[in-house]
Amino acid sequence: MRLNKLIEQLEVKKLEGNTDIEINNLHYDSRQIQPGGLFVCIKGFKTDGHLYIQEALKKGAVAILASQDVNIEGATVVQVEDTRNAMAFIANKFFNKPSLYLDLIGVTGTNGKTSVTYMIKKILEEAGKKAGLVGTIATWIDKVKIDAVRTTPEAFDLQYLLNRMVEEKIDSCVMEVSSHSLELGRVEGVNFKVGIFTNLTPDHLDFHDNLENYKNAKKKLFYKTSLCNVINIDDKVGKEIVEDLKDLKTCIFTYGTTQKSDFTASSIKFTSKEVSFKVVGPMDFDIDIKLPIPAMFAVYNALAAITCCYCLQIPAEVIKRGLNEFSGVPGRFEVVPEIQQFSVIVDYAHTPDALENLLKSTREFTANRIITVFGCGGDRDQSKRPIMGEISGEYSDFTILTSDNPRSEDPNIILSMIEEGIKSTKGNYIIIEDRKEAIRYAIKEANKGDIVLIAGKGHEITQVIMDKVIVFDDRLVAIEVAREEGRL
Ligand SMILES: CC(=O)N[C@H]1[C@@H](OP(=O)(O)OP(=O)(O)OC[C@H]2O[C@@H](n3ccc(=O)[nH]c3=O)[C@H](O)[C@@H]2O)O[C@H](CO)[C@@H](O)[C@@H]1O[C@H](C)C(=O)N[C@@H](C)C(=O)N[C@H](CCC(=O)O)C(=O)O
Ligand SMILES: Nc1ncnc2c1ncn2[C@@H]1O[C@H](COP(=O)(O)OP(=O)(O)OP(=O)(O)O)[C@@H](O)[C@H]1O
Ligand SMILES: N[C@H](CCC[C@H](N)C(=O)O)C(=O)O
Ligand SMILES: [Mg+2]
Repeated sequence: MRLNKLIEQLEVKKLEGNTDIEINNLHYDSRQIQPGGLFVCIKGFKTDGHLYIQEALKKGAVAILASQDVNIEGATVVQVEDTRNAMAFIANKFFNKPSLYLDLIGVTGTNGKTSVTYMIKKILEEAGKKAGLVGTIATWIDKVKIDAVRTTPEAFDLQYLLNRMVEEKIDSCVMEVSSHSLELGRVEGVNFKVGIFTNLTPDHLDFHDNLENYKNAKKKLFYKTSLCNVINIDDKVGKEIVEDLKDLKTCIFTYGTTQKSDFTASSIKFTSKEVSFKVVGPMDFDIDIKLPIPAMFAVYNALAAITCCYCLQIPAEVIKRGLNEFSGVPGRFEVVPEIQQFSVIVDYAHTPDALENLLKSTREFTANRIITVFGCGGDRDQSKRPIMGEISGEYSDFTILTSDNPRSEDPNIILSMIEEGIKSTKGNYIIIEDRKEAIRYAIKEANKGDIVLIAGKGHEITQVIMDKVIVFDDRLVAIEVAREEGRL
């Protein structure tokens, strides 16, 4: 597409050079430049894209999008106020606004986004639709899996994926919309049909500073929807959001476990293998659901999926069939079936709220002890560390504190911050920094009737330690050490 076409209607501060040129790609990273591309300079948290302009030009970039006055002889430069937003605008145009050709559902909230997207995709497929999914574990274009780098991709990568979906004749797509993406303009210009709010509890306060900013970032999604917003009103912040959105024309459907909500779950029953419940809603909507995830959060996630699919006019019996055949999400309450002498569950709980819910739900069907293995990621919100320590001390019978993804931080410092919290409880614990050895300790310790909960990394198959990325899968490590210890 021609550059002058791409920047039409974009608020431009200054233009230099010839803009009647062909742009064959967009790049926000100079290391990825291909000849003929437009290089977008982003002022980041670590470095500044403006520093790489010469490198970009050398590699064949034909134009620069910048937020600073850059004076380069002969180069085509488009100067704007905010390059992230401008990139989103241009990317949307470059790919011919793909979100307009999809029934796009956005899911936001602290916990449950991945789980809800997988449930919705299953129901959409049951309804005979060709569905796409964008999220933490992967992007799916129908049955084709593309590895994910981030939960919500950068604007250019996102528009590229949505466009591929349109080309592949996908009719509906469900995507996770992280608070980072809303704050950093990754979904600017994207048209969502339905927006879903799961819940909001403390996380990412390193990035958002406080809960109010975090909430306001999430709320941006609900102004980008054209059909309806689906909100959990058992959640305190969900209730506030419903109030805040009252003046909006888009309709709101609420869900929860009290009769105040449009879709309500009741008769909730747990066994050690599943949860069953009834969901009633408008127009005599009434279905019975059974899910192989015996946790209260699975009920909430199903409610979100059901309410959304109702808005998309999927018949109740199709929703019911889709969910009743749902087999779970990788790394979310995933039982390791190879280990039979006791139970091992791998779960992605990496926030205080998720860990507390996980432990409380597990307690409901634990005959004997809960032995929890967990840690906290490095280069992420530090304030959650002592809180998670306290929660594990309170609700587990024994905790093994270990490393998650320490990234650039010293694992022992992260561990001592978690220990601060657990020390304030009566909970028994031990610190074993090496995650494999921590899992081994738990497996050696467990007896019949015990549950070993390995939390924090879920589906992840690597561990990031400094600049090394090592292969590490909690599920496979559990099987490996159980075999070595004769506990299979
Ligand atoms: C906090 C955050 O979101 N940071 C994102 C941000 O990084 P940054 O601002 O620090 O970028 P930077 O490293 O300073 O670089 C600035 C610019 O210079 C460019 N550059 C840099 C070096 C070079 O040689 N050449 C070059 O052009 C970079 O590509 C970038 O465009 O912009 C980068 C490029 O666009 C992103 O890769 C990066 O995501 C990092 C990897 C990240 O970890 N993000 C996480 C926190 C995140 O987004 N998480 C949410 C999910 C959270 C959840 O699910 O709960 C997500 O949606 O994944
Ligand atoms: N509705 C929910 N409420 C509270 N906790 C939940 C809920 N759903 C899932 N969880 C817990 O949170 C963990 C992460 O779930 P999931 O991956 O679905 O969330 P997410 O919002 O996609 O997370 P991320 O922000 O990392 O992408 C689960 O393993 C479970 O322990
Ligand atoms: N989306 C979350 C995932 C955290 C997973 C946990 N294993 C960690 O590494 O902290 C984040 O990037 O903060
Ligand atoms: Mg996710």
